[in-house]
Amino acid sequence: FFPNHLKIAIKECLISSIQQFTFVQRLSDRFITFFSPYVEIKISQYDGYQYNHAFASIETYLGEKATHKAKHLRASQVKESKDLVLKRDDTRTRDEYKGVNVWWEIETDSEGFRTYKLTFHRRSRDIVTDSYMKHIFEEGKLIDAKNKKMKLYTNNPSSSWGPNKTALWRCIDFEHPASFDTVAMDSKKKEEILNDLAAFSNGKEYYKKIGKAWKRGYLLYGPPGTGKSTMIAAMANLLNYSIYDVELTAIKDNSELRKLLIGTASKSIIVIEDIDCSLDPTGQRSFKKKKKKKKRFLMSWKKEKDKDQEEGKEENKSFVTLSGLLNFIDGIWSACGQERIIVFTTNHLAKLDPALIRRGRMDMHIELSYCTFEAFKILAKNYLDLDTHPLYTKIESLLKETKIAPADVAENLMKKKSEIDADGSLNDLIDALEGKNAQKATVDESSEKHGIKRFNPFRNLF
Ligand SMILES: Nc1ncnc2c1ncn2[C@@H]1O[C@H](COP(=O)(O)OP(=O)(O)OP(=O)(O)O)[C@@H](O)[C@H]1O
Ligand SMILES: [Mg+2]
Repeated sequence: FFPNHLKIAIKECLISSIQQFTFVQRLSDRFITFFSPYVEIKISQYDGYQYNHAFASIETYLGEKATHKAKHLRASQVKESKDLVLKRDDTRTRDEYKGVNVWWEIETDSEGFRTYKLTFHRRSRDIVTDSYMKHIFEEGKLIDAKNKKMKLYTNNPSSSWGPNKTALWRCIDFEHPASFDTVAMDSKKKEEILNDLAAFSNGKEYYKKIGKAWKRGYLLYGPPGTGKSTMIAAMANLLNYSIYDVELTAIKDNSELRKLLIGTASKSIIVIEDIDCSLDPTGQRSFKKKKKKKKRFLMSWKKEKDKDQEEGKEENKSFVTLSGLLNFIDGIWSACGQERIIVFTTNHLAKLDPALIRRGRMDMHIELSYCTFEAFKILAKNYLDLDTHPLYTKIESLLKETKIAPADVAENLMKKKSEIDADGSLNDLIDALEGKNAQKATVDESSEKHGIKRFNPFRNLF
């Protein structure tokens, strides 16, 4: 209907008016901002992959503030034994600090990222940026420490991380009853560990002074059922730290491992269980030095890996290598955040690459071993509330001759009826030690030989 040149002219005219409009709008925005007496600061939930701890402190602080005035509240119970915690649930909050008014607003973008926007008058810029922000972070931390819910995290497979990387970890509340009082082990060793943990958790200034990252590594080793996982739970309860249980088989490569570990919060214990079974053996540094037999094993492992890749099954295997892990421990680990503990566990210390266990990498090596008489007495106190018993002498001499894991002792001491029957339980234990309960002993021996894992208290919670 219109001639072509007219159509083009109309189109150009439209484009130029849109451009002019946007230009005018931009100009007017700048104009308003320039003359507006208000200043805005934005604090996002994530800074790249890393969680922004400032965001968490603000959220806690605002959540807790002036709940008696708020119209929208959220209630939660931090621990069963504690009272309900009420939090504000408004998207806009006004706050007052040393006579200065500020306004907080929460925004959520299309990807689900949240950002806090703080608005205040520019004449209060100094007081807000210097002391108000500091006040919020400190208050937030204090409230967090008071109400802290311990969490147990486990990593999601990278296929379900999502575009905004907020789903690296999934978590549940951590409520494990283990404590150092109930861990059965040599009392001297226990005290040494307790002192080490106390020195670590109170060591902020000390670590700063000596120029070392505020981190500590523990290697727990020993046969199945000797209390390695229980000790990790006891450590978490003692320090009020959350646990990140790293499932290496769900991690495809070293770079995924890095992203995951950088995404952990401070005041946490990062756990890698059964480190000897979890690493990609083709990436071990000492590969060249290994004997023929080991080479043959690696070749078959490689073949299997290639086959899995062809069949699209590679997501079931982890290609995290020892060097990847070492790089992390030595490098990024020191640079990312503070106040973290890393724990490796293994049933076979001898199978570990010396590079992994050399001093300086894992700060403390803790052996958890078969049940001694001293450990038995702790278990008997826990399970039967006994301090002594005529059968103790017999049990003491039997324990010297027999290797039995504390888990098996504990199982024999568990009450089997509604009432505790100390005599019955101790006799059951004596039977087990004398080999009358032979079936149990063989099951455990074979599970150790074939690397069969017993109940994992962390993973079984999911
Ligand atoms: N030293 C111990 N003190 C107290 N309880 C223990 C101890 N060792 C084992 N137990 C009991 O046995 C159960 C299994 O122990 P745990 O899972 O901690 O063993 P583990 O060393 O982690 O074994 P694995 O090598 O198979 O992972 C625990 O639930 C706990 O009740
Ligand atoms: Mg374990």
